[in-house]
Amino acid sequence: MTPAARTQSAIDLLDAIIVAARDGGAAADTLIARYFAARRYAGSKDRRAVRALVYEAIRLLGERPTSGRAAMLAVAKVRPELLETFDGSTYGPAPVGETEVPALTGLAPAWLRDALQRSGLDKVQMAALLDRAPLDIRVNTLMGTRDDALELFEGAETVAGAPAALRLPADTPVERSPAAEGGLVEIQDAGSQIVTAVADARAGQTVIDLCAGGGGKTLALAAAMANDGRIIATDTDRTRLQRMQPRADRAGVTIVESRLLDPGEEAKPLADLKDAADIVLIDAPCSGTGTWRRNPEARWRLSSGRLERLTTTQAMLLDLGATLTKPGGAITYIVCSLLDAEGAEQVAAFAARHPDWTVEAPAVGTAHGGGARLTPATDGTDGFFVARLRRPC
Ligand SMILES: C[S@@+](CC[C@H](N)C(=O)[O-])C[C@H]1O[C@@H](n2cnc3c(N)ncnc32)[C@H](O)[C@@H]1O
Repeated sequence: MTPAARTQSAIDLLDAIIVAARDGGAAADTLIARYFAARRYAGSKDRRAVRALVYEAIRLLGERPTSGRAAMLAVAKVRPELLETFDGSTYGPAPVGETEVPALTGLAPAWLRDALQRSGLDKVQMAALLDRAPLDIRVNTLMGTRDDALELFEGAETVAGAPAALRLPADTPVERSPAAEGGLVEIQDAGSQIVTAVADARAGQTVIDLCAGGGGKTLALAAAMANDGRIIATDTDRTRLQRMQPRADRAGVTIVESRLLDPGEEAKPLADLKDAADIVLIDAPCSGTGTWRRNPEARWRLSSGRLERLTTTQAMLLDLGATLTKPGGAITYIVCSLLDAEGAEQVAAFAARHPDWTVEAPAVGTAHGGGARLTPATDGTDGFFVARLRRPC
């Protein structure tokens, strides 16, 4: 592909990503994979270059732009050499018109920036939300030790506060490694490991992982429990939940049973577990403001209406979790967001609805609003809010 054709490909992809972000469609990574699956002629260098252009535009633009072309013109404004690729050649973009306006650059839409600021994030912390994320893995202690894994990955480093985590050089091919295929390691952000450990799951306990998704935290819980006890992993997304079993098989985890929930009827398949759980982990669906490093296009998807729907679901899940927790047991509530509406305010509202429960401050990250917060700037991890809520005995 010529440089101009690469720019045009990035524009086409950005157009698709903009529509998907507006309409709740597929993620940027999925759209990029589909695009190149249909264009086998593009070599690996072309794919890498186009992908880099697309993500450069997404990172640069806080607001969803009106078009892929306006987005690429914004990139060209900070990298003028790119303007030369708007050359009108057969596969390239048309020359830039005199009245054409590039998309506005910025961190996030104004309402969202304001909400982050009101949630206590300063400029440095906000800017770090868009840093490059490191590549972290969790060593599955059911299969081996961190030292075993340290020897297998060149350049691996330990991560403070996350005893099963290793940080690897960015281009390490983890997923194709024998260690991953054999279940010794899984890709998982160190922050994710730290907040899961707040649950303090132990061997022999009954644990409900209410929003288990593909099982990232479920498997970490199972390892903490030495694969002894019972984990009920639930989610409303069948596809995500189905990804768990092969991962559990690889990891040597045998204590997980999964249950699919119906949105709006979540309590029904859990009726037998009323007052039964030592621990309920709620890794709630959220805006993902803490994971913009990996998923910068999330800024283009979030609206105040969507945030309101998320906070309603989070409160519902907390109340459901309360019915499943046994006396003396605890809920660990996690969101990968730094908005108080999804963290501190959820905890305060839960405490008001359940005045007999205790809000316990987790000993990780920085204390914030009854819970604790991890941020990319302060902790070098994805951004998280975590709180532990204990039912009286
Ligand atoms: C942050 S993700 C969970 C990630 C997962 N725990 C992990 O560590 O890989 C949130 C999950 O909540 C699920 N979810 C959304 N609405 C739900 C609901 N009403 N009840 C249960 N799960 C829900 C989503 O399908 C999604 O998998």
